[in-house]
Amino acid sequence: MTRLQASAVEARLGDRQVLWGVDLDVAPGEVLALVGPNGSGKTTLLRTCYRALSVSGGAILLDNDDIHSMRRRDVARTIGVSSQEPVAFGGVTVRESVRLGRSVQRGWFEPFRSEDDAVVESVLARVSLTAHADRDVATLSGGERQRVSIARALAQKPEVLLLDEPTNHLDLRHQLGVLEMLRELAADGLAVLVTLHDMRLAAEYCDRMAVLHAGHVVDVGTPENVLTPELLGEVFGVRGVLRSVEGRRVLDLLGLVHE
Ligand SMILES: Nc1ncnc2c1ncn2[C@@H]1O[C@H](COP(=O)(O)OP(=O)(O)OP(=O)(O)O)[C@@H](O)[C@H]1O
Repeated sequence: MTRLQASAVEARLGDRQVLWGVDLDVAPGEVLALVGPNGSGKTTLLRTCYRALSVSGGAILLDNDDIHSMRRRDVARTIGVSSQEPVAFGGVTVRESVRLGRSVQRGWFEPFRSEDDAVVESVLARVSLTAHADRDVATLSGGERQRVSIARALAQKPEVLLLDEPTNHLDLRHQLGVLEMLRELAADGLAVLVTLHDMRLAAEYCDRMAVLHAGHVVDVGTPENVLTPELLGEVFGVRGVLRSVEGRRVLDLLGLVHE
C-alpha cells in the first residue's frame, strides 16, 4: 500500500502563485478530506498530486519517490483520479468509459482478459450503474456521470485515490453511498484524498481533514480538533458547532458570522 505526501508544494497558475508551502500526508487506510473556501487551491493541489500540473517548488511523493522522477505509467497505475473533467464526449458507453480505467492498469496494448471484465462489472455494480452500462455517457445526468468518473478510477484498482468533489450533482442517497464506499476502500488499505465543499459530510466521513485557505494549509487533524468555532468563523465566515450524535459527528451550521 502506498502513502501520498505533498512536501512544501508551491504551484502557479498563469502568473499567480496559488499554493504556498503545502505539506500533506495521506496514509494508507485513511480518508483525508481537503476543505477550504472557493478559490483556496483545492483542485490545484489535487492536480499537482496526479501530475496534471507541475509544482513550482517542493515535491509530491509516493512512498518517498518524487512523482516527477517516476515513470508516468507507474504514477497512473498507482493513483486513481475522479476529477471535475468530463468523463467522455459522446459516442462512448458507460461500460467503455469504465473500461478505460482497466486499460491504465493493464497497459493500452494488452488484450483484455475475463478478470478485467469482472472488475469492470463489479465497479459498475458498486456505484449502481449496471442498469446504465450500455448507455452513451453523453445522455447521462450529472450525478450519473459523476459516478462513471468514480467507477473508472476504481476500475484501475489504485492504491491512492484522489477525488475532486465526488458528491457534486449526487442526490442524498448517492452522496452517502459514495462516502460510505470511500470508507470501505480506506479500510481495504487505500489512501484516499477527497475535496469536499460540504463540511457536514467531510466532518462525518473523514478520518482527518486539511483546511486550505488562500493556498496555505492552515490546519490538519481530526474534525474534532480542526472544526473549532474559531476556524469556522475565520476561514469560512460561518458559525458552527461540531457535536456527537449516536457516535457520529454532526456539524451544525448556525448562520453567517456578522462583523
Ligand atoms: N488559469 C488560471 N490563471 C490564474 N489563476 C487561476 C487559474 N485557474 C484558477 N486560478 C485561480 O487559482 C485559485 C485556486 O483555484 P482552485 O480551482 O484550485 O480552487 P478551489 O479551492 O478548488 O476552488 P473551488 O472551491 O471554487 O472549486 C483561484 O483563486 C482561481 O481563481
